[in-house]
Amino acid sequence: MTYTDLFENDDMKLINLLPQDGEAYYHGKIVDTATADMYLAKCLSKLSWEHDRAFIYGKEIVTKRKIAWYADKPVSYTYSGYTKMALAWPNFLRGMKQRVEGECGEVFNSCLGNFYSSGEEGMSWHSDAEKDLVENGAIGALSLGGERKFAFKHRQTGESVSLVLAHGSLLIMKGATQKNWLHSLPKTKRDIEPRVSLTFRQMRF
Ligand SMILES: O=C(O)CCC(=O)C(=O)O
Ligand SMILES: [Fe+2]
Repeated sequence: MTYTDLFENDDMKLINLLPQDGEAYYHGKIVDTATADMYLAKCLSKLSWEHDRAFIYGKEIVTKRKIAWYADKPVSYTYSGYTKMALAWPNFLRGMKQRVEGECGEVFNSCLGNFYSSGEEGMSWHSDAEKDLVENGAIGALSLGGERKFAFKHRQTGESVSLVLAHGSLLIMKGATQKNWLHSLPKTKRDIEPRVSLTFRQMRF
C-alpha cells in the first residue's frame, strides 16, 4: 500500500479497510523515524512488561509475548482467572496517547502495550470486545519497531483483509469491527526486529 492509497479523495479522508460491518483506518506513519525510534526505546526500557497469563481449560498458559497495562484509574480487570491492576500513566506514555488522540480525534483512557521480542511471537485470532470496554469504542494501535503483518477475518464470511504495520504507524479500529471481525498478528519465521504495539482503548470505568 502506498501513502496516497490510504486516502479516498483529495479531502484526505482515510479509506475504510473493511468492506463491510466495521471500520478500520490505517493512518500510516504518524511520527518520523527518529521519533518512533525514541518512542520504542522508551517503551522497552520504561514500561512494566510482564508475560500474560491465563487459565485455558484449567491449564495455566504463560504467553511468550509480554504486556503492560495503563489507565486513568487503578482499575482491575479479571479474565481467565487472573486479576490485573492498571498502572498510572508515565508522562512519556501520556504524551504518546495525546499524539495518537490528536491524529484520530478519539479520546482514550487506557492502554494495553504488547511486546513481541521476535517474529516467533504473535497474537492469534481474537476480537477486543470485553465487557470492560465501551461498546463499539475505538482502539488505536501505535506500532513501534519491526514491521509486522496484521490481518482481519470476517466472523461469518471468512473474508480477509491484511496490511503491514510500519514503525511509527497508527491503525484505528472502531464501530462494529470487534463484533463482526477477528484480527491477528501472525507469527513469522522471517527475522524481525522486536516490536511494541501500544493499543489505546476506551474502558468503561
Ligand atoms: O500488536 C498488535 O498490533 C495487535 C494487538 C492486539 O490485537 C491487541 O492488543 O488486542
Ligand atoms: Fe486485539
